[in-house]
Amino acid sequence: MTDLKSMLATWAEKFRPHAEGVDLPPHHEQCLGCGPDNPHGHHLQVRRYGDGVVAEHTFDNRHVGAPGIAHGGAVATVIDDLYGFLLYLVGAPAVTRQLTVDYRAPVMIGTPYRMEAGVTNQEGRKLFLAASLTDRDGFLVATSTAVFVTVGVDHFTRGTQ
Ligand SMILES: CCCCC/C=C\C/C=C\C/C=C\C/C=C\CCCC(=O)SCCNC(=O)CCNC(=O)[C@H](O)C(C)(C)COP(=O)(O)OP(=O)(O)OC[C@H]1O[C@@H](n2cnc3c(N)ncnc32)[C@H](O)[C@@H]1OP(=O)(O)O
Repeated sequence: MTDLKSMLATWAEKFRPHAEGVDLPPHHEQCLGCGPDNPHGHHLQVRRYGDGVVAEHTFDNRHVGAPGIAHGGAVATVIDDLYGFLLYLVGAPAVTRQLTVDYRAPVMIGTPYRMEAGVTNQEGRKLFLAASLTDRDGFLVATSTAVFVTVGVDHFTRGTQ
C-alpha cells in the first residue's frame, strides 16, 4: 500500500521537465488510473507529446459496461487520470473540479485507442484541459474537457478540515 508520506516524497522527481516520448511516471503505485500495483486499475502508460500527453490504451473485461463495451465511468476514469499527467508538465499538483465527457461512439473492450490531452488555457489556479480518444482509423470516439484547480500539498492531508 502506498502511504501518503512516501507518495509526496516522489513529487520533486515527477514535477519537472520530461523528455518528449519518454514514459511519464505513474502518480503512485496504487493509482486506479496508472498504478502498476493496482490489480483493479487501468495501468495507463503515458508519454509527453509536445505540450501535451499521449497514451495508447485498451480497456479489458474488468471494465465492461454493456457486453463488449467499456463502462462510461471507466472511460471517464482513464481520461481523468490522463489529465493528471499534464500536471507534471504544468509543474504543480492540481485536482479535478469539473470533468465532462462526450461519448460519441462506444468504446470497445479489447480495442486499442489513442488518447491525447492538452492544456487549452490557464487562469490563476484554474487549468482548462481537453482530451480526445480515437480509434486506429482516426475515428473520434470521445472528447472531454476538464477544469483542474492547483492545490498545495496540504490538500492531500487535510480533507475538508
Ligand atoms: C488522486 C490521487 C492524488 C495522488 C497524487 C499523487 C501524486 C502526485 C501526482 C499528481 C498530482 C495529483 C493528481 C493527479 C492524479 C490523478 C488524476 C485524477 C485527478 C483526481 O481524481 S482529483 C480527485 C477528485 N477531485 C477532488 O477531490 C477535488 C475536490 N474539490 C476540492 O478539493 C476543491 O473544490 C478545490 C481544491 C478543487 C477548489 O477549492 P478551493 O476552495 O481551493 O477553490 P475555489 O472553490 O475557490 O475554486 C478555485 C477557482 O476555480 C474556479 N472554479 C471552480 N469550479 C469551476 C468550474 N467548474 N469552471 C470554471 N471555474 C471553476 C472558482 O471560481 C475559483 O476561481 P477564482 O480563483 O478565479 O475565483
